[in-house]
Amino acid sequence: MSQNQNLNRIPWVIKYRPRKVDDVVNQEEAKAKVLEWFKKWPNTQKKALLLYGPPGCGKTSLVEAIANEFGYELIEMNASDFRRKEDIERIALRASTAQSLFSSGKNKIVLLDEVDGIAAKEDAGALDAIKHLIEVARIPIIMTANNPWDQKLRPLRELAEFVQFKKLGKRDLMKLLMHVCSSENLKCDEDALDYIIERAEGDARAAINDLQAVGEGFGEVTLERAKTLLRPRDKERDPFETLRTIFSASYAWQAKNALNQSQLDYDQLKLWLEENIPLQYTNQNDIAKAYEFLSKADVYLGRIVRSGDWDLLSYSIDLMTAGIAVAAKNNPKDKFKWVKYNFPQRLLMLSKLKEVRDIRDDVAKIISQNIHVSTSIAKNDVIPILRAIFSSNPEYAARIALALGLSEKMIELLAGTNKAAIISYYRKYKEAMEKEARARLEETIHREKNKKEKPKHEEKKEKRDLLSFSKKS
Ligand SMILES: Nc1ncnc2c1ncn2[C@@H]1O[C@H](COP(=O)(O)OP(=O)(O)OP(=O)(O)O)[C@@H](O)[C@H]1O
Repeated sequence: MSQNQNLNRIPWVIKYRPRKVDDVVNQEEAKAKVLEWFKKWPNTQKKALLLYGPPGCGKTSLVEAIANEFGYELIEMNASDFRRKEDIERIALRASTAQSLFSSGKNKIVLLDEVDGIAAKEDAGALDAIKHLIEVARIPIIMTANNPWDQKLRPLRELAEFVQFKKLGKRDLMKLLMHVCSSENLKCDEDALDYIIERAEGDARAAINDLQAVGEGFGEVTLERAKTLLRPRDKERDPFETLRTIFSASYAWQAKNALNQSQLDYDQLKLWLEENIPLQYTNQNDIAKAYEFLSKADVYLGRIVRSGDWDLLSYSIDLMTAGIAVAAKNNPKDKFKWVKYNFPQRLLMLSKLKEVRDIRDDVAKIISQNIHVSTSIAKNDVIPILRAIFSSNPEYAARIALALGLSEKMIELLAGTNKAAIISYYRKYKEAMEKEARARLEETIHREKNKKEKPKHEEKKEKRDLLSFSKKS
């Protein structure tokens, strides 16, 4: 498959998502509850539904299938879209005006995906707005979440019926994968599918994505290729994988998801992108566009710091993820190019600078104790003098270093280009000093030993003298 085709590919999780309720595999109990609730709506006990269960088990798929099969229009929003209270209020307003909602002639459903993705601090107000939306809406509101026990979701319990979705079993996943294999005309080894299913841990999205990664364009799925192409699945993606996912994303949500699943936070991601954009993209205009998005993202981050307005975070993240993914307009092939990413130089420099600062502070402390000045005088006045001495007279510098008890790292800080010469003197003198100290120690031990033995000696001599004296007398 050429890379251009690759760019236009449809993710199989979208291509094969259930169109009808029956296509949703093995969630019979949940399906029955949800359909029952729909039948009764608006005369249901609770006005909203919250579908919960592990990732990729069919929560969103079921709502989409219902909408598709029964002719509802779906107003779908993800946690990152309804972070802002105003977004929810906007829907609430529309939801409370029946006319505008039913004007298209189609009934509507509002689907708020991943409500547990609302962060308690950053998205304060969003949950109140959701509650308000449920209260005023004249259309079904359905939410999804992974963790129903999340404290944040507590207030929703009074308003929404909670419906459990089960983790999909191996047999369910096998059925789904076999269906994709036959629709794609893929020859699939069963042990390769077993391997993919094992890794997926009940997550159909993960399994289908892996199958696509291993099989698309190859015509077959073998265990060997699966093992080569699929890296062990970490709970969190490392920075390299995060970058790869963002650059190669064909959809905004894929790029945004990459940050949710990453070990990086948005500040670190900014530095990683800054370093690696010119490695991934080669076209000058694409690079310029990507940096433009990144600098706008940075402007928003700056505003958040100044104003404390966390609503801006979602804009910044969109620019850093989806923005970067769409920047490769002129040379879209670059998106899929394998690149060896660099660790951000700025991060390296910052950590080196911190190390240098720590060493300088230690030197200042030693000087201040030895010559009785404050550490700030040591830093600002004495260290520059030492630097001058160290750069002009290596031998003398080594003696000072030994007298002050500086370590080799401290010498490196003061030495400049004379580092090697000073350290060589330093080691030579240090060895001589240690030898001398050892000799002195041995001498002292010897002396002490003699001191202890002398009295016995003398005692015997005294005895002998006394005996000979008594004999004589
Ligand atoms: N029970 C299922 N039957 C058929 N396909 C499924 C099922 N569960 C998941 N899938 C497949 O996995 C993809 C992702 O599923 P879906 O979006 O419904 O997961 P989810 O439970 O809402 O997960 P999340 O909590 O991560 O949003 C779907 O597009 C579909 O292809």
